[in-house]
Amino acid sequence: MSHWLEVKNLDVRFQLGEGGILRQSQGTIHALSDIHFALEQGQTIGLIGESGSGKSTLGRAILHLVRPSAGEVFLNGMNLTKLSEQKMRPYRQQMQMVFQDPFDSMNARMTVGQIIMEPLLLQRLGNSSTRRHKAEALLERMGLDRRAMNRYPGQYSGGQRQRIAIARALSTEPQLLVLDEPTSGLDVSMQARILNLLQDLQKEMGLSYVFISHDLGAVSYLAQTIIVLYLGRIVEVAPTATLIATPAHPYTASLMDALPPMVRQNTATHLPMPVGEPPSPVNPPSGCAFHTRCPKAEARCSSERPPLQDLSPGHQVACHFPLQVGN
Ligand SMILES: Nc1ncnc2c1ncn2[C@@H]1O[C@H](COP(=O)(O)OP(=O)(O)OP(=O)(O)O)[C@@H](O)[C@H]1O
Repeated sequence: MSHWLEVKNLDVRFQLGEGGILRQSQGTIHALSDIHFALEQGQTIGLIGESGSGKSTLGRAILHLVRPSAGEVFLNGMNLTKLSEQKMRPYRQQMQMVFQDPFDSMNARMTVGQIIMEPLLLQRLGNSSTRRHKAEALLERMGLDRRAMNRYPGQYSGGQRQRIAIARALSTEPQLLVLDEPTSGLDVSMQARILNLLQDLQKEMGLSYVFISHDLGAVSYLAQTIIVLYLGRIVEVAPTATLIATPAHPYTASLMDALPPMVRQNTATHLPMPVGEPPSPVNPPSGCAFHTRCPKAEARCSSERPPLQDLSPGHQVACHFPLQVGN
């Protein structure tokens, strides 16, 4: 049986020194290696990991905004990685992205109405009257006044701008939203309101979410399954409750340190946050890439990369010495 969204053995490499901001550097960034997972309709998968672990690159690769160097992305059984830009167009309509701090991704000189209607114009969907009606209805659903249509994003707060960004993403009636840190930078009460709004929209519209965050608390609120990434590789994947209660990878257990105490009290295992910055993805450490920061590392970890292996149904870990409950 095919899954609704399926990512198979995905690798993304960036070559340095071929132009762009990193022109001075040489080498290959191993942004993602051997990523695989499936997502069903109406479900949420969470991607967590420190800065540079490859979360945004994975979101962008799913949406065909980054070309993988290997592997495939299937939507409803269709291999998107094989499609030309023209054949990809109807699938673009079905998949949209919401970014952190939407102000950066919004043209401050466009009105809110123009911003929400822009994807419809780009996809040549509807006429000016239907586009306007749709934008007004979406604004109302987001709890914003229709008068916002003629105002500018700079006139709104961070939380309101995030609602505008969600309305924009929903304008093409997508089935999948890649939410890239949608609540970062917002205060705690606004974060909770945006998470509740996303949850309601998911139920109403049967949306599927890929929820990207470094905040395990926010991810665990929406996601049924969580993938933990470290230097571009999956180190652990599990149903949310299992991951929180029994993290098996020492890196996952260290992320528990950042959870709010109420959530963390259900956690059997947690370790202190790893010291220092993650190593460079240009020359990732040999063996298990986490061994240089792992409090549990042994000699084998620096020479042999641990495969992702099953612990229980839906729970996999890439560690030679996975933590046991109570460790
Ligand atoms: N266009 C690009 N060109 C070169 N390197 C890139 C490019 N995009 C991402 N990278 C590199 O790929 C790696 C993964 O980056 P990515 O942004 O996916 O991580 P992330 O987990 O989303 O981090 P953050 O939480 O900071 O957004 C990083 O080392 C980053 O510098």
